[in-house]
Amino acid sequence: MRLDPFYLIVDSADWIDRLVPLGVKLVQLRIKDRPHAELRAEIRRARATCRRHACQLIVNDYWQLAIDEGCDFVHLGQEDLAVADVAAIRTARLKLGLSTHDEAELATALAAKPDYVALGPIWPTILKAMNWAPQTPARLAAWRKAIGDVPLVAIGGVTVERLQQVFAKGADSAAVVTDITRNADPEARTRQWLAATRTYLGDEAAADRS
Ligand SMILES: Cc1ncc(COP(=O)(O)OP(=O)(O)O)c(N)n1
Ligand SMILES: Cc1nc(C(=O)O)sc1CCOP(=O)(O)O
Ligand SMILES: [Mg+2]
Repeated sequence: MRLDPFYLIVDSADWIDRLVPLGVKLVQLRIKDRPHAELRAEIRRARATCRRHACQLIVNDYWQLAIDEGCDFVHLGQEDLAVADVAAIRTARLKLGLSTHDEAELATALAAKPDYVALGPIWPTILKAMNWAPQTPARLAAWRKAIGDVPLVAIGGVTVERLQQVFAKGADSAAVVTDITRNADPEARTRQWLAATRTYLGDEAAADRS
């Protein structure tokens, strides 16, 4: 499986309605602390928009809702993974992305046979408090070596200006939140991301984006 090199992460279906039509092909819906019924409605709306625009939707944390709503990809952190029913996720034929922050977490993640591994935070992030110091891009090269051909996602403090550094170290995809959502012009910034990641598209993804 190949991931699009531009991996957008947003916290609402409104953001998905706003940015996915610009040409985004890989998006994560990462919602925290909302009632179950609202979460379900957001996932349903996000899925409909993503289907219309041939964009792959990844649901963060809420794997059961993702199964129930017929989504095809979930992202779990290590604490999520510890309490998730991975067999149920696989039986429902969902793909699975996993967070990692150190070697022990990487071993746990690889044992679950993920469809991608994310490493972060590569640089400091303003989105949330993290227990890990910035990994630096050099650590991506170590992950690349350790995980063979499992797709590698770089996350944490990634900006358009830093993209070259993460792809040079072996990342397949760069995940982003605040460089887009807290930009004064999120649509313009999304277009910059699309243009800057075009160089890193494989043939298949290039066809998907066109
Ligand atoms: C692509 C990607 N990488 C890492 C994370 C973080 O997941 P997690 O550690 O479970 O933290 P929360 O995002 O749930 O706060 C992610 N969501 N996406
Ligand atoms: C949600 C998340 N997880 C991380 C990890 O390292 O696991 S870093 C991160 C935040 C990414 O946001 P931004 O692009 O604004 O830095
Ligand atoms: Mg999580």
